Amino acid sequence: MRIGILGYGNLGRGVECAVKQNPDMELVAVFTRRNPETVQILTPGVPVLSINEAEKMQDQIDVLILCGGSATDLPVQTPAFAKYFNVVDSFDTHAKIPEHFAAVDTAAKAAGKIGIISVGWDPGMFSLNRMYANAILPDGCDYTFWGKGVSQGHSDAVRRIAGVKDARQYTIPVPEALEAVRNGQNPVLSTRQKHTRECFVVAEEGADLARIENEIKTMPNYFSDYDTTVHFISEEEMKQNHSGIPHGGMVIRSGKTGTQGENQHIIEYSLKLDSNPEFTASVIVAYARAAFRMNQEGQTGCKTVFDVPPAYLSAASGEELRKNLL
Ligand SMILES: NC(=O)C1=CN([C@@H]2O[C@H](COP(=O)(O)OP(=O)(O)OC[C@H]3O[C@@H](n4cnc5c(N)ncnc54)[C@H](OP(=O)(O)O)[C@@H]3O)[C@@H](O)[C@H]2O)C=CC1
Ligand SMILES: N[C@@H](C[C@H]1CC(C(=O)O)=NO1)C(=O)O
Repeated sequence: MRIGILGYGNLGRGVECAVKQNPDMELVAVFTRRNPETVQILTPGVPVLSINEAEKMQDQIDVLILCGGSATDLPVQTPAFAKYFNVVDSFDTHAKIPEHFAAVDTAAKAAGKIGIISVGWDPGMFSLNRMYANAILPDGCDYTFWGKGVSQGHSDAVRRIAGVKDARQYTIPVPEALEAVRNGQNPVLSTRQKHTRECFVVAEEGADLARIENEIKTMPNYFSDYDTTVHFISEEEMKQNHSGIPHGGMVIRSGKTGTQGENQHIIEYSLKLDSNPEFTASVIVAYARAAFRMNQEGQTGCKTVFDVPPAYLSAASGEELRKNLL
């Protein structure tokens, strides 16, 4: 399979690494909005090209993986490139997934292509596990906790604010909430009662710090529903204290069965990630394999992780899967 990467940041670099781990794939090109000569990638011999060159390569790429930011890049880029390629993205502005799905579906169907959106871990693997748990235990309640770790989506959203030079956002689960859930108390928790958010920001020289802090704290879909703290730091402090992008979290569902609901069951799916972007990229690359296969079968339009048969993610044949993993 011939892979293209569009947008080269943390996630783009992660996809480049993930492709190397999949012998059935090769990286054909990386596309960027910046001057290609200023973008250094890891794979010698793979061209870095302007985003404007991508359309010309539609016959040389089987799946284009979109690694832009969800806040402002993917809403434009995914529908735009679904006109020419099978695409996969990691779009994670949950409230806007329905409109993103509709835009990608229109473009992909018209072009006879497939677009799998919102791939990663949340949305993505956590979405799948929430869905499995709800289907299996309809009488119950579920919880999602993230962190403590660096949310790439929230960090990207802060970096898009005028006057911000760099940013990292840590998501922190509220200990009391996590404990109550773990104790099986089935608490009713608001968004604000489950997590707090902490931002470390490098501002441009002379930027209005009060305005930046206010824009962060009031940002809909990202921060407005959370208690958020903002720290302004130097570039040196950012490099020294916040260079990693670890993360993780869990999906927990407690459900009841039996004649009177007398038996309780707990389903838990958890992740502990040294590198949020590299893990996310590994999920995306597996779904790129599925996108290619589904399109080869004649499927088109927009899909989510709910629509992809699990076996399509694997490089192993059906026989190998039945023999080794069933
Ligand atoms: N579903 C999920 O579970 C997850 C989803 N995500 C999503 O992935 C998105 C991308 O995250 P991430 O890769 O960390 O974001 P980055 O900020 O690293 O990259 C986003 C884009 O910014 C541009 N860029 C990168 N570095 C620079 C630079 N030094 N100067 C100028 N522009 C730059 C690149 O585009 P270009 O090359 O065109 O300039 C890149 O595609 C997030 O917004 C999030 O929504 C992330 C993790 C999990
Ligand atoms: N999409 C998230 C992945 C997880 C992490 C997260 C959060 O910390 O709010 N929400 O979902 C990311 O961009 O890292």
